[in-house]
Amino acid sequence: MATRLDGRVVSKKILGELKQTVAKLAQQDVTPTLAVVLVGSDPASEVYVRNKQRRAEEIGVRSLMYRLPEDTSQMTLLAKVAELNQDPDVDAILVQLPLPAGLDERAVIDAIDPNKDVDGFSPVSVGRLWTNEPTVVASTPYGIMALLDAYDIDVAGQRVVIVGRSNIVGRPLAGLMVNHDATVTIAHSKTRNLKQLTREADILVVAVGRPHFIGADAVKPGATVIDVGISRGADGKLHGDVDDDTVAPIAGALTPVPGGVGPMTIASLMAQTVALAKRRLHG
Ligand SMILES: Nc1nc2c(c(=O)[nH]1)N[C@@H](CN(C=O)c1ccc(C(=O)N[C@@H](CCC(=O)O)C(=O)O)cc1)CN2
Ligand SMILES: [Mg+2]
Repeated sequence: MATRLDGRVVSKKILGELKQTVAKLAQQDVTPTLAVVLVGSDPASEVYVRNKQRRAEEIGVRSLMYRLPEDTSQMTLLAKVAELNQDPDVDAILVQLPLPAGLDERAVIDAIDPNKDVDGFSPVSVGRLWTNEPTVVASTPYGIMALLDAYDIDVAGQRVVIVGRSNIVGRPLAGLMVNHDATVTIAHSKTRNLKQLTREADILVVAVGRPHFIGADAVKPGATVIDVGISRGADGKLHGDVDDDTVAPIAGALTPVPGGVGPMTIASLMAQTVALAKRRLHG
């Protein structure tokens, strides 16, 4: 049976360490401050944003919440971003995605000051990632690397297959994996012979948002399987992209959904908020 890569346990430990770091920063009059912008009321986004605020509060990070109505104009949203860019008390800015239809996501991301872009989505951050320079990186990929590290799963020299090429998960994770000496393939909806490819993976990461998309026949026995997908089924329960009933008996290690990658994403967001705040001390 696969080792369960428990994101709840690992994230709790990381958050505990961050709490101590934040307490030390307070002695130097620095309170890490995260500004979260939520446009509209997508129910999943509401949950994620609430969890972010909760975790921030637990560790002493100040979180400023800006709720804008569903029909917010591009101009209003850009003005809010510009205001936060200018605010010297704000270390980190996050615009919750997806944005309501009609808003230009790329233009909004591009408007965030790269020095406050805690999601690592700005072109500057992405460029730094792919040139292997120190940078903020997207929270989910950062969290996946931290989870693997916590279980001493070394990616160097390993064959990594990432299914999904999003800007939030697949692409930045590929950059991080390459920077850690993994051999990486990104697969997507146009990939031919997907199963043949995924069966070659020592580490298989699935981020497509299709419940139970990957079954045991797509996994090499003993492989590490990272399930990034979260879908709510008709039964009201959360499901990953991996069919855990059939994959758990053959995989070497597997993340549960919920309780795997999700909690790591939020802990990583906090870690990078604190890292941005530390720049106030060092410039
Ligand atoms: N600006 C951003 N938008 C989005 C990001 C992001 O990193 N930055 N990622 C996702 C959503 N996301 C964070 O925003 C996120 C998703 C899931 C979880 C999580 O903890 N999931 C739990 C289950 C929670 C539940 O009950 O639904 C788990 O897997 O255990 C945290 C953050 C898209 N948008
Ligand atoms: Mg399931």
